[in-house]
Amino acid sequence: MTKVLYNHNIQDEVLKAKKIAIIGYGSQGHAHALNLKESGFDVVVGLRKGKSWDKAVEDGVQVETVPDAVKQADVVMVLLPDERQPKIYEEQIKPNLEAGNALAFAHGFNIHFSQVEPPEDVDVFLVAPKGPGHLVRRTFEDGAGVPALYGVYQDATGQAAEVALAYAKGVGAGRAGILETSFQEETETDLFGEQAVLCGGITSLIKAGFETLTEAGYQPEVAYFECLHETKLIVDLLYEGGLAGMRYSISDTAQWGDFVSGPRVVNEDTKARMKDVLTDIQTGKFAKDWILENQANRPQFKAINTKENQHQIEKVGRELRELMPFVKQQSKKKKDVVTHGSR
Ligand SMILES: NC(=O)C1=CN([C@@H]2O[C@H](COP(=O)(O)OP(=O)(O)OC[C@H]3O[C@@H](n4cnc5c(N)ncnc54)[C@H](OP(=O)(O)O)[C@@H]3O)[C@@H](O)[C@H]2O)C=CC1
Ligand SMILES: CC[C@](O)(C(C)=O)C(=O)O
Ligand SMILES: [Mg+2]
Ligand SMILES: [Mg+2]
Repeated sequence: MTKVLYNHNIQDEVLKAKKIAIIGYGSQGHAHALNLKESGFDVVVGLRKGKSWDKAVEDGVQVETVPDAVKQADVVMVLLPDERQPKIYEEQIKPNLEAGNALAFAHGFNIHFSQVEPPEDVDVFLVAPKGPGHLVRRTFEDGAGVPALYGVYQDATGQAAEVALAYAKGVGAGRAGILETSFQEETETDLFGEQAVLCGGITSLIKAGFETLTEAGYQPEVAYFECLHETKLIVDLLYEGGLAGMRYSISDTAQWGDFVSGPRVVNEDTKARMKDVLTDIQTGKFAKDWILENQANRPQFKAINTKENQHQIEKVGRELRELMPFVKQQSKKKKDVVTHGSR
């Protein structure tokens, strides 16, 4: 079995002596900055003036412009949107990096697809939490953690892996498990997971189920509870106990339906399409299309996003969630920004 590291396996003194700049204060940025700070590390956040700047100030972290934060830091973690990283790196980060600094990422996209080309005299590593930033923060506050991958692309100082592991421990990943990876493996598996299973796969499955029921004349509210709301409750059981743990809690009727009908919906054809998705990621086609989409100011992204937000499942869901205040309670309590559509 691959070696999984936990807090007791990791020495973090090497990072305690350094200053960490977190560039960006969105989903991952706020979680890394606050978790590291509360783990006893010296953190500065690099931003432009705006919404995130105001939130970081309100949260009590030191905030500077991106160039000033990079100048002060030994470790620079880039937590900007992937598509904006190359320009901001070239104009505001690279000119302020010094030999022996470390440049870090939470996703390997820009290094793996050569959109960011760092100087040879800095360390380059990734620490990629396997979970959404708001949950990286929430689980940390609850005394738990989200697992993370770490990987070294460039080791100029001979300390890159040690610093990366200390960083992963600081964000709370050592409570859940830390695994070594490469930039290639992290980038390709992360893109595949979010497209085929976690985000693209699950939203398409939910919508298809909802549409099948409503088109057959069933009430949209019933279809929403059946296909979307209950997904969380079933996924919680999967998270806690795997497939068998979930199947322990459901009826034998449901389990029999799971066995005989699940493979009618997700089958060898679906797997063949998943392999197509993986091929597009491995060949760089997905990355090229996404980069071009951004250069054209995101026409398809915006059009699809508008259409998705108008889907009947979203309309009925908004109405039903208003009547279940407890659903939003946790995120409100933790001051997460949860909006409709994109952040
Ligand atoms: N979202 C997630 O949970 C995960 C993300 N990742 C990776 O983490 C990285 C960050 O993603 P994510 O947290 O989703 O990003 P978000 O979109 O949530 O946050 C982006 C942050 O960057 C800031 N920003 C944007 N443009 C600029 C600019 N020109 N100058 C300064 N600051 C700017 C934004 O501030 P402002 O308010 O000013 O716009 C915001 O604080 C990506 O590499 C992503 O792949 C990895 C694992 C999971
Ligand atoms: C699943 C989506 C993700 O990869 C993540 C939260 O891990 C992302 O890029 O946001
Ligand atoms: Mg991910
Ligand atoms: Mg991702």
